Amino acid sequence: MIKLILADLDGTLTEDKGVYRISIEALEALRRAEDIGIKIALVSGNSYPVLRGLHNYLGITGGVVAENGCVVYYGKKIKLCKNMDLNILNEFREKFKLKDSWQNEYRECDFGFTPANLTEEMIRWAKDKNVYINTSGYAIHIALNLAGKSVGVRKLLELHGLKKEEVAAIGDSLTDIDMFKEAGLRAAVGNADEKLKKEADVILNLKSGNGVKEFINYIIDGKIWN
Ligand SMILES: O=C(O)COP(=O)(O)O
Ligand SMILES: [Mg+2]
Repeated sequence: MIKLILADLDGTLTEDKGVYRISIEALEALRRAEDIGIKIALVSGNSYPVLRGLHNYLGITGGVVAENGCVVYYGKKIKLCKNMDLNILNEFREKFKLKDSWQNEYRECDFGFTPANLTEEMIRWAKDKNVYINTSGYAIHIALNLAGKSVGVRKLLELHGLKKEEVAAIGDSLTDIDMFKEAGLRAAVGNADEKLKKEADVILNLKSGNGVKEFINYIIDGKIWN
């Protein structure tokens, strides 16, 4: 039985990929799950203050995995990665002529940059420096290894005392492949990256927030209806 749903934020709980408006349909579905005792956790590349605020205001109770796995909150806040090295950060920004995410001011370990297109040269640079690098489709993220959504999710499940089989996950992008490793039931929204769809147990018919509603209905009712 599913007791916890791990939900990505950008491109998943939003109305579409590339937008920031939270989907009303997704919000209603999150409430439906919470009302019958299935907890929702936010698992995202966004910063801790943004996710912690949303967690409270959305009315969900499963906790938060922020900064692509580096920061976890469930009753208490735990930092799991090393603090970012400023030299690495400056080198990356300048070498690839990138713009800081407005949330970098509030980040400790994982930092975001735009534009969000990851290049082969960036991947080589990161490998050379043992740096985690990935793209959410909204931003490129770097952190000092070991990072990635699975790092934070493992800690969150430990805090909940839950087994993988009791956990479902839903996402839209490459950063969610790592989250999928820790969940028993994995769903990709209809407009997810093809590489994520390949790792999913369920590929939803609907995009982003509507796909979240479709998945939660599937978990609760055991069938797909839109
Ligand atoms: O912070 C971002 O770039 C987006 O992150 P998310 O898709 O993991 O929510
Ligand atoms: Mg996303």
